[in-house]
Amino acid sequence: MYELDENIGRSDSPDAPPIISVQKLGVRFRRNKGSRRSFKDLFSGRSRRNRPGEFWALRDVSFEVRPGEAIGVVGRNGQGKSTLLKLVAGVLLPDEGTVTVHGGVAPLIEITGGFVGDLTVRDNVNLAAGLHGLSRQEIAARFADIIDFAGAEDVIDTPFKHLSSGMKVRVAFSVISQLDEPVLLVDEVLAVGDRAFRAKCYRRIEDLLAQGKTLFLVSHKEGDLRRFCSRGLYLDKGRLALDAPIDEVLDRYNADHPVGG
Ligand SMILES: Nc1ncnc2c1ncn2[C@@H]1O[C@H](COP(=O)(O)OP(=O)(O)OP(=O)(O)O)[C@@H](O)[C@H]1O
Repeated sequence: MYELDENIGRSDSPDAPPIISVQKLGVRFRRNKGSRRSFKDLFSGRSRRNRPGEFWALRDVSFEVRPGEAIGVVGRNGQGKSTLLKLVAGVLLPDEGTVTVHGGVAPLIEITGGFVGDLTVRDNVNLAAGLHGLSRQEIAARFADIIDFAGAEDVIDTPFKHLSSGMKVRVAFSVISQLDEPVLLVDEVLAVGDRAFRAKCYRRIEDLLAQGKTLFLVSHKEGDLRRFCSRGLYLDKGRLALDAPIDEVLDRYNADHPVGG
């Protein structure tokens, strides 16, 4: 179950109610999309639990996040980090458990997520900002800043699908970071940007954290995780192996998976 409650106000106090609450979360995928259930399976009375080729990408994951926390999600490739962000964003629904988010979420999780390839940059900016609750006037007031931050002046009327992958991320980050949503989700997509743009994004993220926004950051870069995050969630085989201060989480992760080990 996914629940979005926009009515709860923001508070930065440690006793504030959680802005995100995840309880016994589980999601499963089919390993091989081609392996359909056979006709016989349908009538064999086998429960959904036993579907062939299915696996739990996340299971029994529970945690709460206070407003203003910055959380780093770590784990090897394929351990469920992006899946967790998609569940918090509400673009994927859980098979088990609940995700409750008190306030809107600004997700920078899949470059194309929310952006329409055939529409121009201008239309996509208007659409994405509108979908996240900004009025026409608010969008108009922020439009120039969004384009300027992305350095997208020359491609305003270009279809989004014709942008370079770096420019897609620039536009997406620029819009997402100008929304008023209290929760910001960022996964590895930023790695596509060039160094100067990444540095700009990092300064913007710092500003947003200073404003009291809540951040989820998925990264394989230890420096970034230590720079922005105070708390870490370590996912291993779809389970929450450790929920602790970021330094402790990274120490454990490094001990479990030494470089070259
Ligand atoms: N839509 C899907 N259908 C089937 N399997 C999926 C789907 N999405 C993700 N998976 C699988 O679920 C597991 C978790 O994937 P996820 O992308 O969350 O991992 P990750 O920890 O973010 O990995 P990485 O560090 O490589 O980005 C992987 O085995 C992946 O192949």
